[in-house]
Amino acid sequence: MRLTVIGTGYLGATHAACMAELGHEVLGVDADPEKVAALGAGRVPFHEPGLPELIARHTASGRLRFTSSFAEAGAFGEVHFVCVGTPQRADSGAADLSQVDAAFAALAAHAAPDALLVGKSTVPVGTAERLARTYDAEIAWNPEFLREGFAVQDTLRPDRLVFGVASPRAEAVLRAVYAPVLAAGTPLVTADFPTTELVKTAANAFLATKISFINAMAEVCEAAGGDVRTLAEALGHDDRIGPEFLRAGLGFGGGCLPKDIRAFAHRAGELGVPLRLLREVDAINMRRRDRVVELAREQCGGAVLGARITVLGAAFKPGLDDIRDSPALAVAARLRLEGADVTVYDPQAADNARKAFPLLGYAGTVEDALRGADLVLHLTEWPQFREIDPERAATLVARPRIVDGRGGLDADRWTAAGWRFRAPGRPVPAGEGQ
Ligand SMILES: NC(=O)C1=CN([C@@H]2O[C@H](COP(=O)(O)OP(=O)(O)OC[C@H]3O[C@@H](n4cnc5c(N)ncnc54)[C@H](O)[C@@H]3O)[C@@H](O)[C@H]2O)C=CC1
Ligand SMILES: O=C(O)[C@H]1O[C@H](OP(=O)(O)OP(=O)(O)OC[C@H]2O[C@@H](n3ccc(=O)[nH]c3=O)[C@H](O)[C@@H]2O)[C@H](O)[C@@H](O)[C@@H]1O
Repeated sequence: MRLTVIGTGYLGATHAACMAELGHEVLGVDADPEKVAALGAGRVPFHEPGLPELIARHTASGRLRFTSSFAEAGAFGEVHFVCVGTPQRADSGAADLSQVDAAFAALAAHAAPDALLVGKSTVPVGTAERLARTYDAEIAWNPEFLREGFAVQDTLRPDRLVFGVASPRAEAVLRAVYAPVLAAGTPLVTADFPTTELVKTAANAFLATKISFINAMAEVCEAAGGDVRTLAEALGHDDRIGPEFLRAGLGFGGGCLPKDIRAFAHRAGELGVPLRLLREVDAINMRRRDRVVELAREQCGGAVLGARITVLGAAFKPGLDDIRDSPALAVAARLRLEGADVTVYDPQAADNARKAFPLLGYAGTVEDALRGADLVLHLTEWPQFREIDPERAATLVARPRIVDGRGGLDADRWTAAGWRFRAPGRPVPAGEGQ
């Protein structure tokens, strides 16, 4: 089939490449000409495992092309997937739908009369019905559940597909697009527009709630002297709870969970449902950043003014160069504001971090970052940080003091090597004293 993908950011670039991999002819459309040029030359402007190979293969074969022209997209596509951004509005927690509205308006003006316009962006419930009322075109919604870092595999082998459709024809078209994925046994849920939009926002709200639940338990552990890591391990053995998304620490960031729970709470409020639960999920999450800043102050004897602090990690999670709403950088920037001399090391995200936070220092290697530090903060759990030898690291720093903001380090090893080790939600290691 001939598909277009409108908006070729993280979601759209992945979707376009994966649709080409499924055998479709794909035209990616983006308002940003630099992005169009880069992708057209087979270059992916962000780090995502497996994606550069797919883009290169399909741009080389001619099955995947990119353009800025909606006229070209309209003439080409039988099905148009809208993957533009839905960021948080500056004046409230609500989703900014201007990119979605602009994309649908442009498609309505250029698409063939029998083309199917499919929204993939995460939108507040009610958006699809509003667009369907506005335009004389058939609309469907097909939300996306991919995780950054696993985007290609999550698109080609998703846990489920959800089709929000208003006619048997729309469902048949989407079944044809995803035929190889469905043939592999992927569960399909077909629903009306409101349910479909809610599946997406509810999924992200549930994931955020699970993380904030375990972080709330971390707060109780801190007050009561318990260990949240052991607590999470024991909880996770219960099949009804499961071990995933129970990693306590610095909390969630990224381009989706924080903005999506705020947009959902805002939209629910408009519908007369307070959904205070999500406000609390957000508040618990933001308190985790405060807690790590507090632990940094404690480690420095009460204030960080003048302290040389090394921050390990800048990406919002390991495996990426994405720094959108990065908890690690939020903490680094706070400490810089409080007068610390902050040096960040991240294996992938340093360039993006440098552009967004030019006042922080950046090191090219872990060793350079550690050299002369008064305090080390572990804020994004890249696997290589677990490989750091605490004894060797102790010889590099000025003072062996560390805060494990992600709970991934072995407290006993670091303590045995002479480090003063602190972690949110965990007691002071035995044998260390204060
Ligand atoms: N990043 C992710 O892992 C996932 C994102 N989502 C949702 O997908 C949507 C897109 O997210 P991202 O890809 O992360 O955003 P992004 O900001 O990386 O990409 C959006 C792209 O759309 C382009 N664009 C904006 N307006 C346009 C227009 N009128 N015409 C053509 N192109 C236009 C921008 O230039 C940009 O390249 C959001 O609603 C997000 O919540 C859903 C699941 C996963
Ligand atoms: O709508 C979206 O865009 C996507 O948002 C999340 O995916 P993503 O933002 O890529 O990242 P996650 O793996 O969910 O991690 C989000 C944040 O939670 C944090 N996290 C995750 C798990 C955990 O146990 N504890 C924890 O603090 C991570 O460090 C990270 O900062 C969802 O997992 C995807 O299903 C969804 O499609």
